[in-house]
Amino acid sequence: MFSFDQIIHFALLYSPLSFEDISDRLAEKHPKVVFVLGGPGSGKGTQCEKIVQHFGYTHLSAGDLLRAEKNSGSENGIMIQNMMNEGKIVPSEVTIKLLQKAMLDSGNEKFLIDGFPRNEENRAAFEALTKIEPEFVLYFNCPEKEMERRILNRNQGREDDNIETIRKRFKVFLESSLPVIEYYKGKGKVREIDAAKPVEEVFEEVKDIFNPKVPKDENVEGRCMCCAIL
Ligand SMILES: Nc1ncnc2c1ncn2[C@@H]1O[C@H](COP(=O)(O)OP(=O)(O)O)[C@@H](O)[C@H]1O
Ligand SMILES: Nc1ccn([C@@H]2O[C@H](COP(=O)(O)OP(=O)(O)O)[C@@H](O)[C@H]2O)c(=O)n1
Ligand SMILES: [Mg+2]
Repeated sequence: MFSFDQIIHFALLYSPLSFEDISDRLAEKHPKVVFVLGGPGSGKGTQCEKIVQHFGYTHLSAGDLLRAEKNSGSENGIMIQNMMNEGKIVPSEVTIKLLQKAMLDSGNEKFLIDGFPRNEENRAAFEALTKIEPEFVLYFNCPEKEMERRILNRNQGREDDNIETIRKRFKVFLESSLPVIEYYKGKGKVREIDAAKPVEEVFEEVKDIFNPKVPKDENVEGRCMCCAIL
């Protein structure tokens, strides 16, 4: 029949559950969250796909969830489309509800949340509503010229991948998203990566973050028994 997660999904879709109800159900899963941040075109989605394959996370792209919501003909569809075409940030409660539903739906408890939080409102609202604190924040740092080049070659048919909207998105990233990264830097949570390198080289750095190497002198193997015991 239906799994527990499917039942929760139907309940969320067809009954007006409050944020508190959804948050309580989510809290029971004790989710482990990594925020994946970086400018538009820095390679967040590309690297998330690889992390999913290697480390068993579920990838939730805030942008993809908003695009799906827009295409579903929801009452928020026109508003989302207008905001995206202007490179503006959609009100937090819309995005957070989509993220929470997707988390409950997934059957997993390890999540890469890509492209969120993108401003201070996103960050504070997520913290207040879900009480979830990220394990760490992966920050893909990439020069603007390279991000622009990548987006103009992306070919995913996205309406916002045009030069006028790209410039607006860069401005929003500098003014609204970078302060969020600074906030998490202050908490010692940011793992910054040079994202200008080729995909595989970037992923080598990413792997070391998810799978830290044991430093040689802490590796007991290879030492004589008396040193190992000491
Ligand atoms: N390290 C890289 N070097 C060159 N091109 C890349 C790299 N990472 C991603 N790309 C390409 O750049 C474009 C944007 O990548 P994407 O993962 O969609 O970025 P984001 O999600 O941060 O906007 C895609 O066409 C992707 O194939
Ligand atoms: N937290 C978020 C994430 C995306 N968005 C909207 O979705 C658009 C595309 O986001 P995206 O993450 O798919 O874009 P990329 O950084 O992947 O190019 C943004 O420019 C915003 O308009 C939002 O409003 N709030
Ligand atoms: Mg993306």
